Amino acid sequence: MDSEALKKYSALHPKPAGLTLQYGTAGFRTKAEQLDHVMFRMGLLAVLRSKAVVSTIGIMVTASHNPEEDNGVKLVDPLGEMLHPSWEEYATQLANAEEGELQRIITEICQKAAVNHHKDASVFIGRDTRPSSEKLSQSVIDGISVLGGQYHDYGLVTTPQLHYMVCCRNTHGQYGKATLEGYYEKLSKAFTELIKQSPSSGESQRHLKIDCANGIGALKLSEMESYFPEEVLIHLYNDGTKEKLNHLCGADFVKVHQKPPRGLDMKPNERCCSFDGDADRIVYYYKDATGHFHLIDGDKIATLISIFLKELLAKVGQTLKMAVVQTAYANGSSTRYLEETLKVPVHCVKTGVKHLHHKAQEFDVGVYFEANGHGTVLFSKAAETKIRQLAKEEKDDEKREAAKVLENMIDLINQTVGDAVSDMLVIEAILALKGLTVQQWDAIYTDLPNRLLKVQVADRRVIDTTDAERRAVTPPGLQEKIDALVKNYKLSRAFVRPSGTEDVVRIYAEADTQENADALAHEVSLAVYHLAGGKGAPPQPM
Ligand SMILES: CC(=O)N[C@H]1[C@@H](OP(=O)(O)O)O[C@H](CO)[C@@H](O)[C@@H]1O
Ligand SMILES: [Mg+2]
Repeated sequence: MDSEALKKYSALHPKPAGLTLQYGTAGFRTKAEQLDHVMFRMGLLAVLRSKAVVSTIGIMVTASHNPEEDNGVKLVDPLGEMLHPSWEEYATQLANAEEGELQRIITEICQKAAVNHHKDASVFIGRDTRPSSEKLSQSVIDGISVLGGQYHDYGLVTTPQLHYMVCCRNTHGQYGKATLEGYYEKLSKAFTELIKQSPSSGESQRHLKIDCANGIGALKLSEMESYFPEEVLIHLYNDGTKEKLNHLCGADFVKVHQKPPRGLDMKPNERCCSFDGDADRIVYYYKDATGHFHLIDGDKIATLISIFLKELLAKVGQTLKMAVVQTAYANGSSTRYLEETLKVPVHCVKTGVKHLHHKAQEFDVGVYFEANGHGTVLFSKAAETKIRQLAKEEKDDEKREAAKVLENMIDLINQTVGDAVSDMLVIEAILALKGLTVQQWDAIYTDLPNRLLKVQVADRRVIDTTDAERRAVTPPGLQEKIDALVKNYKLSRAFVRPSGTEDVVRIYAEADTQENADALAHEVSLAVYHLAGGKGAPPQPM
């Protein structure tokens, strides 16, 4: 390592004095102007990681659904997964090192992680459409270059597209071609094959309105449109030409506020969906004839996909083990439907995609979704091999056809990470094949009314949780208080946890009516405020 060069270049990306940041649930995320040094240093870290695992590593510059002024960065591991937890710690150390300590910290990481300096390093870079992203990705490149790494800059891509590229590269093309064209071709071919067999529905069923959150999704969907079969009639809104990224629109806004985004005119019973700012989340919704808004969130997406896959797996007659992975935020009705009606095992894990992904890998077919619309399906290698073999060789027509559908689902699904474009095509294909309208999908089960709130406290780390974050262990008395409050309502449930992406404590409550869910959420937020060091004025009822 050329220490002089490191010193010189690092000085061009100085760390603001006193600033400490944490590699959280989704990498580093904060105001864009505080991130230049972090980007440079994550360029350094990506080189080390690449040398340590002798594979291409990805770096995505994005702050997803956060405001346009923010930005962030996350690293992508060789098969397109999130950065390994042991390296999150190194990322945090490197980001927070003072200028004079940088060299030492790098040496320490190299020792601890057995980085082989003789190996080549290769990094793929992508960025979202934020005004700050281009300059920040240039800082990433500076970091990569100073340690002698090779890089390929994909420029503007969705987060899942970058994950896909990294996986393609490290599987030497087995997963697909590591180009945007390769991505578009793979997905649209699988989709076209799938919907060939769908009963022809009227034209009105083919329209889909998409709120692109004024982000990257709009750009990439426009690029992809020429690959789609003509049955697909998508209409893009909030394409970023007029309004600000994520402002009053996008999947997070729609999910949190349970209302339609601005900038999308919705007629009764029209099928609509929203992407988030980096297009790794999607939620659907529609307005009924009385004007009432219906949200179809990640839980209902997981349910639709599970119903479809379960039927196919039964048809191919293999004993492949399927399970659904959720977090505590999953609506109680969804868990109950999956377990009791569909009879699919459900597992609850901690918030954050990496936890869901990890758990889903334990099954032949692992469906995972966060309620907010981030999710995908993982097929084990064994399951995939079996399905592809049946699709080719099976003599029984019905079994072979079912296997072919599964095979195309495998190709359509981005198995590296939740992907709004891929998920949307999966959903559209399932609705078309099953001849389901958005209302029929919504009616599979009825969501329990729920409310998500946040409370500011002096130090959110005073709250420690257990049981996949469903119970608070500290501060003393808090869980007992929550238990007592929950008892006052029917079909109720509530939990609190410190956010991994914002300086807040999140409160979730559900109950038999919206009024009760709101009241319970409010009472729990007061308990947090009083027992966990609330900041500012006490939370007000809604
Ligand atoms: C309740 C909620 O939606 N939490 C989100 C949010 O995490 P928090 O740790 O709750 O801030 O951001 C994560 C990253 O995008 C996402 O994985 C997660 O689902
Ligand atoms: Mg996102």
